[in-house]
Amino acid sequence: MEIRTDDLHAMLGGTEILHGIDFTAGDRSLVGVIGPNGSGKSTLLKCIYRVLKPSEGAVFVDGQPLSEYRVRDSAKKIAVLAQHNFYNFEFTVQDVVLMGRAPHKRALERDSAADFKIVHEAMERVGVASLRDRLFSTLSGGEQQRVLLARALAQQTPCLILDEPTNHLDIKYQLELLDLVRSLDRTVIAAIHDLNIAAMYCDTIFVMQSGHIVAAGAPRDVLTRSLIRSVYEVDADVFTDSDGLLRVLFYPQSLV
Ligand SMILES: Nc1ncnc2c1ncn2[C@@H]1O[C@H](COP(=O)(O)OP(=O)(O)OP(=O)(O)O)[C@@H](O)[C@H]1O
Repeated sequence: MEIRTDDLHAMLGGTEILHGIDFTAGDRSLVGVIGPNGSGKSTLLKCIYRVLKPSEGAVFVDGQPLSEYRVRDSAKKIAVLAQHNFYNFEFTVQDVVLMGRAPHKRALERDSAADFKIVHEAMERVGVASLRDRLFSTLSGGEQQRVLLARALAQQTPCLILDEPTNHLDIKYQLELLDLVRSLDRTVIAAIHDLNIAAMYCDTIFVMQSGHIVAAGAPRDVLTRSLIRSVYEVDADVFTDSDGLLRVLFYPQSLV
């Protein structure tokens, strides 16, 4: 599934935050959105997952304006692992993952054996099946993050949006999450802070700065020393290691 935005503008609190974003995530590609704090990554993703209405421009899903989809139908297309999920209620892990099945059901329709199978598989896939009966609110931040990924997987959508998905995860689970996401064969759009993770896993990277896209392309073409300097205001070396992986090495500001 292809996601595209055309001249997307968005306002928050009376201020324009996105100033005309042209963005494309090709079918089954893993697209990273990077940029400094406050550059507009989450705001762009929110327009795509429909929490925020653009003030101008539009989001297209396989060429059709997202605004023309019923909310329920777009929830069958796009699942989200958002940055801040505040759960004050007492649901078990399994209940939380079952919520991913909601767009596929009619109001008050009971969960079927097929739903439980999908939910179980999703929990197995992200390694939280053993937490099934635990209360979500009692889990660690990283465990909660994985449960929310399981919920998004259980939604069985062709597109997945991940807003800083590795937040709270230790390095093993960061790599596992990205490996898993890579293997899904779905369109994935992820806001990513870690430039090495973005370099290793993304097909395409869009770089945001002050509500604009300032660069886009393959990691090797985008993640240059000069771009990192101009966007993040830090010094870095970018090189290909002996395994052929693109690596970014940062220097403490005090040492340069
Ligand atoms: N409700 C709001 N009212 C006014 N400004 C807002 C509001 N929400 C967000 N902003 C501003 O919009 C800008 C973009 O925020 P956004 O969360 O999209 O950035 P981000 O790139 O995802 O940042 P981060 O890396 O810190 O998560 C920021 O300057 C933020 O302060």
